[in-house]
Amino acid sequence: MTPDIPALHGDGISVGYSGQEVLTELSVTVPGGRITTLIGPNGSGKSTLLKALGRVQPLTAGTVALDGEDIHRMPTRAVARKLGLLPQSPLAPEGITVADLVRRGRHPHGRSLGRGAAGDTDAVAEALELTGTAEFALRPVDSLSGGQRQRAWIAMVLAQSTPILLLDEPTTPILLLDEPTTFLDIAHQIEVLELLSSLRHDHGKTVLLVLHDLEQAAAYSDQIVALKQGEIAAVGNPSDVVTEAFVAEVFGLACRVIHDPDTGSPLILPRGKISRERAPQPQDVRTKEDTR
Ligand SMILES: Nc1ncnc2c1ncn2[C@@H]1O[C@H](COP(=O)(O)OP(=O)(O)OP(=O)(O)O)[C@@H](O)[C@H]1O
Repeated sequence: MTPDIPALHGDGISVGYSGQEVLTELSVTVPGGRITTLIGPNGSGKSTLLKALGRVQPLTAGTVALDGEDIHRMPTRAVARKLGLLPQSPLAPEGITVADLVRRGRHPHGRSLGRGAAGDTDAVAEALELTGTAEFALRPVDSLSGGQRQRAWIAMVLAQSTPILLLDEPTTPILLLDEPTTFLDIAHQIEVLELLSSLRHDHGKTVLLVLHDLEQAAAYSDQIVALKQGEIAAVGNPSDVVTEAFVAEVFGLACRVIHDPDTGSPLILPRGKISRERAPQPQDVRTKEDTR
């Protein structure tokens, strides 16, 4: 684990679709061995940034460095060995079992003629173990509940970014996850976030994810990167970023921010949408005295 070295660094990156720019000259650092979460309103460019950093979306300007190396100059398989990206709605081939799905994650490590690479069996077993999916290994992915399925997908990207220990590859495995808690109930959302937290704390993984829930983002992240209309609105540790003024400015929502008595993490009490025509007023945010 190399927490002081940026695992991923985007420098002056611009991205567009059909000539329409969505991200403009944006710079961002994802530190190694930490959890970084992208937040921001719908359409602010979170998925686009995640894909750009994962080399799935081409840049129109700028560079992305992976462990200091320009990602666009690296062979595709070398990138895939260090970095696993889970898109918003991944599709599994019909009938595929969890074990086979996870094994597919090892493709970038394979040798020629479809033969597996050294350490594949271990990497698959480890990914199943770490995600608690070993008990479903032989079941078809499409027979699992949403939470179980999400863990199976995380196992796949984990297996993908698990280095071949025999080759002693210097690597910081990075997981990029686009809204991994979508469609899950609250208990399964927390289960996925706890899993990511354990991968970071106990196994030194670097995680970059997109979340919509600001409280969960604050509770589980080391660093928050907030986007607004394709630009970075704020970067920093959760307590510094998630404030009443920030939520009003970036989401147009009046709120009170209090802090979890156990953890100190910010909790948001919404007070209503702020009309675009006017700036936030003091009466948008009611104090404790007002509500008595
Ligand atoms: N494939 C595409 N082709 C054209 N425009 C796109 C494409 N993907 C995204 N966009 C546009 O780029 C902008 C940013 O989209 P993006 O999906 O990155 O935002 P987001 O912050 O992840 O949104 P959400 O929270 O709704 O998932 C939006 O205006 C969107 O319409």
